[in-house]
Amino acid sequence: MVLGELGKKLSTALSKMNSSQVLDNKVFNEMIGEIVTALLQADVNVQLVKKVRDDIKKKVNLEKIPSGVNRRKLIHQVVFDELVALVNPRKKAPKIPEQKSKTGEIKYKPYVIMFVGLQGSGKTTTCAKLAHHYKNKKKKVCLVCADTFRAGAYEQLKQNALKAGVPFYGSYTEQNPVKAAREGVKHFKKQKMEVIIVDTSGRHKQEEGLFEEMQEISEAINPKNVIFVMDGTIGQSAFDQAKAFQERVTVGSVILTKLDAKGTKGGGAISAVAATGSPIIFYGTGEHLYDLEPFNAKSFISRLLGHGDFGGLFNKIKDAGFEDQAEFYQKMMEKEEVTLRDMYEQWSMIIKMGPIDKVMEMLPGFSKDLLPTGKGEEAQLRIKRFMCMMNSMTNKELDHPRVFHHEPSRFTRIAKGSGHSVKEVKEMFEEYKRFAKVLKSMIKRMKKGGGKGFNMNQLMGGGRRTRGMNMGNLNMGGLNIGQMMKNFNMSPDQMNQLMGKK
Ligand SMILES: Nc1nc2c(ncn2[C@@H]2O[C@H](COP(=O)(O)OP(=O)(O)OP(=O)(O)O)[C@@H](O)[C@H]2O)c(=O)[nH]1
Repeated sequence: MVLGELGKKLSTALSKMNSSQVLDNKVFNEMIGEIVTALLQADVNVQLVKKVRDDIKKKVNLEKIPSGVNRRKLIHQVVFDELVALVNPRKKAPKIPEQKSKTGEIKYKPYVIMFVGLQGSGKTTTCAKLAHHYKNKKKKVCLVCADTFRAGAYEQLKQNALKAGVPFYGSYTEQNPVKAAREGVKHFKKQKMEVIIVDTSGRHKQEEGLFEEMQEISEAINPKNVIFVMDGTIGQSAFDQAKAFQERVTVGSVILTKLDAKGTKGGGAISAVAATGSPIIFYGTGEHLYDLEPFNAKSFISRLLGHGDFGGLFNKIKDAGFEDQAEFYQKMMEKEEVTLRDMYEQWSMIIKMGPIDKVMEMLPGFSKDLLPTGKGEEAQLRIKRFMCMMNSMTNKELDHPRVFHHEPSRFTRIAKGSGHSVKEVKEMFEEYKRFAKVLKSMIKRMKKGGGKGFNMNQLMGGGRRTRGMNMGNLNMGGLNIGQMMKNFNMSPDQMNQLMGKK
């Protein structure tokens, strides 16, 4: 779990407030105090933390909240919004243009990206991760090595390109980085490559020398986007580097690496970069090709607080080519009960989508204990073990889990049949109950509010429009659908597709 320590402290502060008998100023201020401490411990700049604290206090005056308003939910939403504002650079990153024009004709528009970063920031690794990301999005992407300084750079990038399965261009002999970059870009433009990623040398320890060299290469290849790779473990001192970068580069964005590192001060780095207004587009969460997550402030905070991230999950489902699985979610919304078979289906889809820990952080309600921190493989094994037990179940058990309450001897049969202990089978059943509880409450809210499968387009139509959304009668137990979409960072289209509505 990225920034797991910070996330745990923040969600604990909120759940303590939620479960307090009385919600008075004492409880409220205690909650704020815990949030302030957690942010400072994550190395968030003290001025930024003060602003979060003051903004929350400004927006929540317990005496003035009208009766009938759910005060806990209101406070939860205010804290969520302030944490999002803390990490949101409020500036859009450059987008890769579609190769097709509006009339549908193919117009070749090469998109050159130049990577810059101080020594050891993770630039070369991240170049390959980004190439892997765009390859999965069916883009024609390639890598150019313009790091003529470090001997091993050519070999390292070439190996990474092989792993990512993308074309590579570099030269063992060329000493001039500007020439190497220019040759590489020219070579791939001839091959009509859509995304050309150029890795430059990270020899500099200070950003001044780095930006000098960057200027020369930039004039030679005219990149559409200059990506500054920063090591997330440097915490709030990322502010100065990001500020210097922003002053030198007009069209730039940032990737923060190593947010998975133990004791990382990632919270400090993210908020520091956001404070400069430089758009963070991705963040690194490990050394593997797939350890790169698109950065979106709401999704990031939503996951940090354990709310899941349907928007990100939906994109993963789409990228993994599982659009038809959206029917799965449609079915879940319309069922009376969540069964073991539902959980089995969900798990088999997730396992196909890639490392468990990356995907399950996006699902609301999945317990973190199922995800031993940073041990995706272990969690993957654990889930496969649970699925193996379910393979020993009868249809009746899979579709009517209540049978286990009346006939507990079934646990023994399944244990024997699957080669596990009764204790392990019961542990799996406990996990199923947790999973069912969270999804059931969500399904209940959906049904109470919008009735059977409402159509998002209707929601967007007529009636009182607030921020382009009809917030009218779609109330699901105090959380209206527009708010839910906001929290899960889903677009109306995504919600529609998820609900199987055209
Ligand atoms: N845990 C973790 N390690 C990372 C991440 N990104 C990069 N690394 C590791 O950080 C180290 C440095 O990465 P490189 O890509 O070689 O860094 P660089 O900036 O290209 O280094 P130079 O080419 O010497 O400038 C390598 O061991 C990477 O595997 C990340 O997100 N998480």
